[in-house]
Amino acid sequence: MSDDYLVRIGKLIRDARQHRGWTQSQLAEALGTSQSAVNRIERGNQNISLEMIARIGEALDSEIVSLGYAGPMHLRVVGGRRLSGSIDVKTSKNACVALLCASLLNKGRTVLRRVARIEEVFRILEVLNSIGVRTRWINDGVDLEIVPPATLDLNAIDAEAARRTRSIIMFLGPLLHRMNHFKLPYAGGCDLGTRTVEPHLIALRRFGLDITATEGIYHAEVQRTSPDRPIVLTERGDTVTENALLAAARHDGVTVIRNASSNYMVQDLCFFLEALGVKVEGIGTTTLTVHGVHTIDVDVDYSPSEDPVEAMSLLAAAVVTESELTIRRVPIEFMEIELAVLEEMGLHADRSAEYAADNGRTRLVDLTVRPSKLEAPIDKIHPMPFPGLNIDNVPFFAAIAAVAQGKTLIHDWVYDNRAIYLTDLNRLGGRLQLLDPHRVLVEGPTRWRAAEMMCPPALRPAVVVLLAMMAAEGTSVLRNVYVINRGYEDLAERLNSVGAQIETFRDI
Ligand SMILES: CC(=O)N[C@H]1[C@@H](OP(=O)(O)OP(=O)(O)OC[C@H]2O[C@@H](n3ccc(=O)[nH]c3=O)[C@H](O)[C@@H]2O)O[C@H](CO)[C@@H](O)[C@@H]1O
Ligand SMILES: C=C(OP(=O)(O)O)C(=O)O
Repeated sequence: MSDDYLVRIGKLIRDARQHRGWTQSQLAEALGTSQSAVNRIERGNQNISLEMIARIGEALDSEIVSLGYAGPMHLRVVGGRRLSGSIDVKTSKNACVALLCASLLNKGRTVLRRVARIEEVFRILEVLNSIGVRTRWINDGVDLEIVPPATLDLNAIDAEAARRTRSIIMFLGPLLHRMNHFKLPYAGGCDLGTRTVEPHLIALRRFGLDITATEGIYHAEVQRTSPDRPIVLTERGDTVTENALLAAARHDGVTVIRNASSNYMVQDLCFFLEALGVKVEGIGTTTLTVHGVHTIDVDVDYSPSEDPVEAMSLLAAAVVTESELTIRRVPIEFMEIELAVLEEMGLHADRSAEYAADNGRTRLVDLTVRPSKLEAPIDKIHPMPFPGLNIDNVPFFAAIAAVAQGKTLIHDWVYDNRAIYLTDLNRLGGRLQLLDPHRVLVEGPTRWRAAEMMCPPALRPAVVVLLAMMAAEGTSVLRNVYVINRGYEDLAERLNSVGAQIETFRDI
C-alpha cells in the first residue's frame, strides 16, 4: 500500500472511532493491541493488513472501514515448502478458558499473563463483559486484567457468544456461590457429535445446584449444601473436574474429588486456585482434596502454561513438511507418550534440558524435530485420559501416519464425529479409510496434492488439513477457518515466520 493510502485509511479509522466515542486505548483493547499501535495506524505510520482493517471494522461496527468486513476468513497455502528455525508454543486455550471462568470466584483483580489471543478466549470475554465483568488487555495487549463487579447481571448475558463455546459450562461452579437462581445458555463448541453435560450436573448437585434444561437454557436453582462424602466423577473428563474444583474452591470445607482428570488444564487451574488461597492436595493425581474458602478477595497474578496440543500441532507440521524445526516451550509431561510412540515410528528429535514455565510448576523443554523416515506403528493409536495419549492429539497422528510407510489404525473412541473429518485428507491425496465412526485406517506414505476445500467444523481436524496443505506442492485454499482461530493465535503468521507461505483473505 502507498503511504498516502495508509494515511487515508488511518483517517477513516480515526473518524469511525471518534464517531463511536471511543478513545484510542478502548479501540486498542478491543483489538488486543496497544494504544501506541492504534495511534500509528491512525496517523498512517503503520502498514495495515486487510485482515486488521476487517477486525477494526468489526470492532467499531463501522461501514466506513468495512473493506473486507465480516465475511469468513480463508487461508491460501502455497505448499511444498520446508520449515526451519524455531517457534514458541503459546499458552493453552483449555487452561485459559478455565482460568477466565475461575476469575469469577475472585472479588479482587485477576491478571493472567500471556493469554492466548484466540476466538475461544474472545467469546468468554464477551460473555464476561456482558454480565458486568471489566476486562482489559494490558502490557501491549499481552496480559489480561479481569475485575468483577459487586453483582453480576446475568440477564444481560451475551447468549450468542455463550452458545459458541462449550466452556460456558464452567460458569456453573463459580456462580453457584454467587446467586440462588440463574439462567445460562446451553454450551456449544466444536461439532464433534453429542457431548454430555450430565457428569457436570451430577457433580454439582452435591453442592446443592439443581438444573433443569428447557429451550436452550439451563435454569439453575441453588440450595447450598456440603458434599458429605467424596464426589466420585462418573467420567474422568477435564471440564467436569474443573467444574467440581470451581465449586469446591468456595465451599467452606474440605471436598474430595475422585476419578478426577489430572490433565494439563486441570493442573493449571489447581495452581491458580492455590494462588487464590485455596489449598489443593493431590495435583497430578486422580484424587483431589480441596480446602475451600468462603470468600476469595485477592489481587492475583498468574501465568497459564504452554499448550501441549499446540506443541503437538507444530511437531506434526515439521513432520509432514519433512522439516527440521525447533519447537520451544513444550510442556513435556503432557507430550511424553506422544513422543515415545513417535520415536518407535522412527522420529528423530532432540530435547533440551528441562526448565520451568512462568507458573513455576510446569516443566518445559525445547524440542528439535529432524526429518526422519517413519514407519507405521505396530499397535493402533488410541487416546486415554491423562496420563494417556492426549485425546486432542489423536488427529495429528492421522497426518503423521499418512507420511509413514505402512498402515496405521487410529481409534478415536472419544468423539462421535471427529474421526470422520480426518477423511478430508483424502481430498489432498491421503489414503484414509473410515472403518466405522471411530476408526480410521491410514495408509502411507502419501503424495499430497493441493486442493480447495471448506474447513471441517472441528478444530484439530481443521489444523490437520492445513498441515497437509502445507506439505502439498501447489496452492491450496482452506475456506472458513474460524474454527482454527478458536484455538490458535495467528497460526498462519507464526508458521510463515518459520518458512510457510500462508495468506489470510476474506471475501470482499
Ligand atoms: C475446554 C476444554 O478443556 N476442552 C477439552 C475437554 O473438553 P470436555 O471436558 O468438555 O470433554 P467432554 O466432556 O466432551 O469429554 C470428551 C468425551 O470423552 C468422553 N469421556 C471422557 C472421559 C472419560 O473418562 N470417559 C468418557 O467417555 C465424554 O463422554 C465425551 O464424549 O476435554 C476433552 C477431552 O480431553 C478435550 O478434547 C477438550 O479439548
Ligand atoms: C475439542 C476441543 O475443544 P473444545 O472442548 O473447546 O470443543 C479441542 O480443543 O480440540
